[in-house]
Amino acid sequence: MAITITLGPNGQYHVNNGSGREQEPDIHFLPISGSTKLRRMLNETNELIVCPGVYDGLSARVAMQLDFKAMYMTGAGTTASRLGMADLGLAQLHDMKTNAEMIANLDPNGPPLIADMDTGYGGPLMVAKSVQQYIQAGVAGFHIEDQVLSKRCGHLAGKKVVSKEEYLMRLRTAKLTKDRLHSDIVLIARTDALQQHGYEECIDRLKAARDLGADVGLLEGFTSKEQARQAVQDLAPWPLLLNMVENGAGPVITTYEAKEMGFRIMIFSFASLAPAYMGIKSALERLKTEGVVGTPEGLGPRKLFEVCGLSQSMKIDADAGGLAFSNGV
Ligand SMILES: C[C@](O)(C(=O)O)[C@H](CC(=O)O)C(=O)O
Repeated sequence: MAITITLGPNGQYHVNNGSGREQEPDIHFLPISGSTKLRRMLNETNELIVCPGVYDGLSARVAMQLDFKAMYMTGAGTTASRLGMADLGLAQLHDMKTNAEMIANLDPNGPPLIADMDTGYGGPLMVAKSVQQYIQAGVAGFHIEDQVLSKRCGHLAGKKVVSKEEYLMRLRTAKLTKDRLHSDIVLIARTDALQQHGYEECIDRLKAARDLGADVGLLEGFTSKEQARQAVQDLAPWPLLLNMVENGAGPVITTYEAKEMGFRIMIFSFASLAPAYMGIKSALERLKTEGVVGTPEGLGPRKLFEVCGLSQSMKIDADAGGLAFSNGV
């Protein structure tokens, strides 16, 4: 007799034992962790995993509403939204971990979250602490880089990187920490050495990172499509992540081109931040000049709260016998 188990909306399983009647399963499934989901996507498919950059709860909710299969928490966006500052190494572990934890746990059955870990925020003890906190926060994967601690956005000039030995120490610490904690969090090794030392040094650093046990490589700031394609070939079959920053250091590469080049993960750091800036600015300009924001009809509080789980929250209350929303909202 064939038993079919299907995963329904809201993460509930339905069991059909062949009789045509659906039963409540007496086996209980735990939600699969984000790291396991991400790892399976990497190892069991050859898809390009497209991750829109998100930087707060609302941008993450929009990515989830549109059913993206994974998301990326941008450090630049986190720094801009939580600190109101530029991406110059000002966000610390607490800022990054708190933001990542909130986003990664919005929906336990939601898409896995890759989060920026910058330099790891210090020496081996800080890197170990950062990795442990990201694991506990439910982050699925993170990238750690070789810029000096007082780092800057990878698409600005004047970057400086630490020695290869120091970089490998960061990665070794990350790998040992995740192994010690029996975590399958995806470790992404990023190098920013292109500006200062050139392409060959990047490949050398990434090969060493791969040999240390990093799961994925990230060469930051490609200057041409040819270079991006070459890196995939030089490191194959090791999976590479492409960071697409439009109007950044390199050419615009679409998801279609990246897939054809052989990249496995693609993040769009500014996918939410840049449109948010444009949208907020034009609305506030209108307020200033016309005395009204001009929000399109239909976009009232209820609609916006719905994006943020209004119905699920009301259901939790009703399921518990609460009457707080029995007359609607
Ligand atoms: C990927 C990145 O680390 C980020 O924070 O999103 C940034 C993006 C940016 O500031 O352009 C980076 O590329 O350094």
